[in-house]
Amino acid sequence: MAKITVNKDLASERAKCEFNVEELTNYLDGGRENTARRRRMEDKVLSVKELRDEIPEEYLSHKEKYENAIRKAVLFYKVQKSLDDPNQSDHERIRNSYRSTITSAIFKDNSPLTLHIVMFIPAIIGQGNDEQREYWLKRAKNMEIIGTYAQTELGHGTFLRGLETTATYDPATEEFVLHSPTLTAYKWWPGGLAHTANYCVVMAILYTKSKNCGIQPFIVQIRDEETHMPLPGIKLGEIGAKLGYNTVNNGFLGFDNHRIPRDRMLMRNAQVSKDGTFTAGANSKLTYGTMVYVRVLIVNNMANLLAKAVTIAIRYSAVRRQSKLKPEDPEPQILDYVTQQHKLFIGIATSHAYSRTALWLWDHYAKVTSELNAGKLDNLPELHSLACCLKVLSSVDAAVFVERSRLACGGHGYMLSSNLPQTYGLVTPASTFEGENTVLLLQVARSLVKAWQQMLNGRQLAPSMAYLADQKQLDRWDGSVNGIIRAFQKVARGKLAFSVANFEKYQKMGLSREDAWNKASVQLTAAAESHGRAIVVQVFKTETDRIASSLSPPLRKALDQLVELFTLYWALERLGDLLLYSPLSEVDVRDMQARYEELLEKIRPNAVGLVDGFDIRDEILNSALGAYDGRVYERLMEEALKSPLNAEPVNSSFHKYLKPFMQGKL
Ligand SMILES: CCCCCCCC/C=C\CCCCCCCCCCC/C=C/C(=O)SCCNC(=O)CCNC(=O)[C@H](O)C(C)(C)COP(=O)(O)OP(=O)(O)OC[C@H]1O[C@@H](n2cnc3c(N)ncnc32)[C@H](O)[C@@H]1OP(=O)(O)O
Ligand SMILES: Cc1cc2nc3c(=O)[nH]c(=O)nc-3n(C[C@H](O)[C@H](O)[C@H](O)COP(=O)(O)OP(=O)(O)OC[C@H]3O[C@@H](n4cnc5c(N)ncnc54)[C@H](O)[C@@H]3O)c2cc1C
Repeated sequence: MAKITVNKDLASERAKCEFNVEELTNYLDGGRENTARRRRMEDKVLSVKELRDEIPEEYLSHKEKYENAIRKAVLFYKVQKSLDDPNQSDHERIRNSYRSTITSAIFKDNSPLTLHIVMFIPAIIGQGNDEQREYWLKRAKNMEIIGTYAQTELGHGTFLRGLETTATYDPATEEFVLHSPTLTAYKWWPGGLAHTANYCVVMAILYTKSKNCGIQPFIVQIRDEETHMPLPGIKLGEIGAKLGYNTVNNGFLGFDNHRIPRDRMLMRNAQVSKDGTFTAGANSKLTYGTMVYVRVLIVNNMANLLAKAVTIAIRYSAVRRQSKLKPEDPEPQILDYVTQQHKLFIGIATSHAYSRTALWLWDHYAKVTSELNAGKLDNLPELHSLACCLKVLSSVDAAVFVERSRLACGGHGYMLSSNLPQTYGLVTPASTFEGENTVLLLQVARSLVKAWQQMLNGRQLAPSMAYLADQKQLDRWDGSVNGIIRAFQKVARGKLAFSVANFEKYQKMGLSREDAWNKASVQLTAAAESHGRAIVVQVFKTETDRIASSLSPPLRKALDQLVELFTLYWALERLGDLLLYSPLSEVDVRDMQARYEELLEKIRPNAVGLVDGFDIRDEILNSALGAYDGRVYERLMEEALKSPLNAEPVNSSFHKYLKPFMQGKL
């Protein structure tokens, strides 16, 4: 194997690291065997030369990008399938792959098969009855059919009860008639819908016996299995170029009285019998289950994407030298600027916080799902609220800290060859998809207001909201991490109390419940956000304490520093709230600021070790700035030379336009 020459600054950073990087990687992977298994899988995928791009994706046309993505998606699927352990349950398979970022080595802008894996198959699992699962899952898992999840319409994404696509049952033929009555009823957005999928799960308003029976899922064939031509009565296309996700093939779909057999309604929850009788499910919101599942996955995805961005930015900051700290000294590494540490170390801590939270949430999701399967629905509302608030916080924080990582790389962060703009393109839509963030915070607020009323009635609250019933004053600020967590809970409680009081006040003033809710909604969403912050900080601390207790002292210390940094960062960001709702004094604030700066200093020697610990290979980072060897300038030049404009010394436009223009002939 060729010896790699590592940039000397990066090499000396690695020599400074106080803990064993491999131990950190094993900790993140959940054990040495998991690290080994992940690496074996990466080795195998990366050994397939055809999965690599010869021409950087960014220089392809829109159409070429899609065709290239499909070529790689098919090959990637086959390689992954060959590595699959058939003895793993779906739950284990997902849990064991939570650290897998290998998809990024193949697609800078995501795969056109994403929705098949992430939503189509889960929708069949969650919404199909046993017979339907038996038939459709086999076909979907073997990739005999490719599907997507078609819910959003041109006119409605958030408000599902406002969807316009209808599925009207015709008992004479035992068929549903799918129809898009208006332009705004067209399905719009589903990934893979344009040219990839031949089936999809369509969410439509069911009408039977002339009654609206709410939104129900239908499995609908949209293209011929042989020719791939759209079926009669189906209008399909692609929605066009976007900020990111350009290889995901998002599409539109319209129905012109398209008929499907009765057994294509996914009938795990609600059913329509042959004569058109509708039987409702135990809870109509079980139909929204696929979204809850993906919201849970998104938390983990955000942690992984942020780990990528901050790895790039930290390594670059160790290599990059700029300006002067002291006139007599050489230019320092930009990582020595405390402002740079402030921009980036929080990204490392945040990735850890959400990967811990994601695992905790996934286990909670699995527990509640098995209860739901046994007909016990009690914990569904709390799961919905948790999935909403953690999806919101993880997507907002990831977008902010990925963008901050990009800005921290100066001009070079703007280059596509840094892979930071594309990473931002992958995180920012998560604030919109699977439930627009404000809307989801309002769902959380709704559950909090309900909990508040339950508390006033002396009823027990769901565990994640139990702190609301803690009436004790926080009479002393002790500044410890646990003390700050309690203060965050007090903030959430105080903001909720304030928004409930306003909501009630507006109603007493004569506003309808809905108008009062709308008027109080800025405060309500703020309370929901604070509730989420309290949960993340607490889960990060307790899960780290629980899992890291067996680690070596130096690594344990480094992880504790991340937990403390995360806690202090948010305490300082939310000073106004803490001053309002906790006994924080000016002296305490100054103390926290000083501790925060000390922490930056303590983390500084470990910064490169911490991102090396994420163990994200160069092929996955796909970045001229973030590669392990730190050959930043050489790689930037190598990538620049791949620009098609550099293939010839004079471009033909010179002769055609510039020269005649400059000579006054045009
Ligand atoms: C660590 C482990 C993880 C491992 C992961 C590794 C695995 C590797 C595998 C794969 C890689 C993973 C990659 C991750 C993902 C990245 C790619 C993602 C691609 C995503 C593409 C995007 C797809 C989409 O966007 S699909 C469309 C999504 N659309 C939405 O989300 C619409 C949002 N709107 C709504 O949900 C609803 O309209 C609403 C909730 C806002 C309002 O609904 P409505 O009916 O009006 O209800 P409302 O009156 O407000 O409330 C009534 C009561 O119902 C309760 N409720 C609402 N929703 C739910 C629910 N879902 N569940 C339970 N209960 C619900 C609500 O609280 C009310 O209750 P109350 O008691 O009456 O107050
Ligand atoms: C990259 C990407 C991939 C996607 N993939 C899919 C897919 O595969 N399948 C699919 O079905 N969909 C998909 N979507 C669609 C996505 O789910 C919707 O965009 C999302 O649910 C938001 O709906 P909307 O676009 O209609 O926004 P809107 O609901 O119109 O939101 C616009 C604004 O109105 C505000 N607003 C709306 N309702 C309220 C309210 N009740 N209270 C306060 N404010 C409100 C919002 O906060 C926001 O500021 C995808 C979207 C993106 C960006």
